[in-house]
Amino acid sequence: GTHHWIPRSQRLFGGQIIGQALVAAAKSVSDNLYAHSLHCYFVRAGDPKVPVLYQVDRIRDGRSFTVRSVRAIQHGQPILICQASFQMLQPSPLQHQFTMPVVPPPEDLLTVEELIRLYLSKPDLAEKYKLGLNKLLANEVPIEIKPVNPPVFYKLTASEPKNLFWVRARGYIGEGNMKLHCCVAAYVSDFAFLGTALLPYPGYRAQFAASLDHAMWFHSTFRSDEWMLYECESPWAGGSRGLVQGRLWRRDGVLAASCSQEGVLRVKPVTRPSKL
Ligand SMILES: CCC(=O)SCCNC(=O)CCNC(=O)[C@H](O)C(C)(C)COP(=O)(O)OP(=O)(O)OC[C@H]1O[C@@H](n2cnc3c(N)ncnc32)[C@H](O)[C@@H]1OP(=O)(O)O
Repeated sequence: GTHHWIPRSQRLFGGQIIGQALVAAAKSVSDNLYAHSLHCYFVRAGDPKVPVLYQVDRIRDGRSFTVRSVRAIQHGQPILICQASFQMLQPSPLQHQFTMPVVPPPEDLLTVEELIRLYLSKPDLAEKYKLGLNKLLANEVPIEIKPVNPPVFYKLTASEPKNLFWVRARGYIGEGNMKLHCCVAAYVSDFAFLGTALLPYPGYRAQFAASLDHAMWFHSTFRSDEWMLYECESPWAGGSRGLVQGRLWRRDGVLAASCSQEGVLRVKPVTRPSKL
């Protein structure tokens, strides 16, 4: 696996490793099997300077379900362990799902880049903030995001640990390759996810934040290059860790996937300059 976007932390983006691990697992199963779940642990930081080797173990091939175990390896050591399970398409009379939250459509909202440019156009914006925002703009990620409640940059306001944003992969993937859409959704699902746990604490800055594990369940067909609503919430934080849960909705209201993640969050108080 080669690298796309490298976060400022200079460790590999977790979503990229999960997505590529799922590509590797999916290549080892027949075409009539579709990923329905994956469970991963990030055991070491990924090194952006070298590629990742994905080693797949064929754990079991059953009549309906097939399980693969993938180790992502760098410098001879695992950085991620991932179990992925695949299933043949099977109909069922049991069918229910939660209802998608009612939010404005993506066409009525601005992308993160548009919001930053709008902010940068404010004449009274301090130079240090301009620098930070320009760095964010230069750091182009392969996915587009439209927050439902745009963040007020540099304003310390606590909010409940819930976040909603429209998200899609940049570029065209096209219909038909459901395996690839699942791998791209795995990439997308780790983006801006753990940050949900920090929303109630604007007085603290994350000194070290990294995902420890990530689980995902795929429910229906979807296209990761079309807008999906990512509904994220954090039911718990404590012990220098935060738990986040998410639902990826197709824009027609069908629940496409569910995700869970725990991350390590080591924070320190934000220091504000004295007014004296
Ligand atoms: C968007 C989110 C993402 O994509 S994050 C990317 C995907 N996730 C990852 O890369 C995580 C990979 N896993 C890991 O790096 C390790 O398993 C982690 C989570 C760090 C495990 O932590 P730990 O067992 O503490 O590792 P370590 O001993 O190698 O230490 C790493 C750095 O953390 C520090 N640390 C450790 N304990 C404490 C502590 N109690 N208080 C403060 N700091 C602590 C260590 O000193 C070390 O720091 P440094 O790297 O030497 O600067």
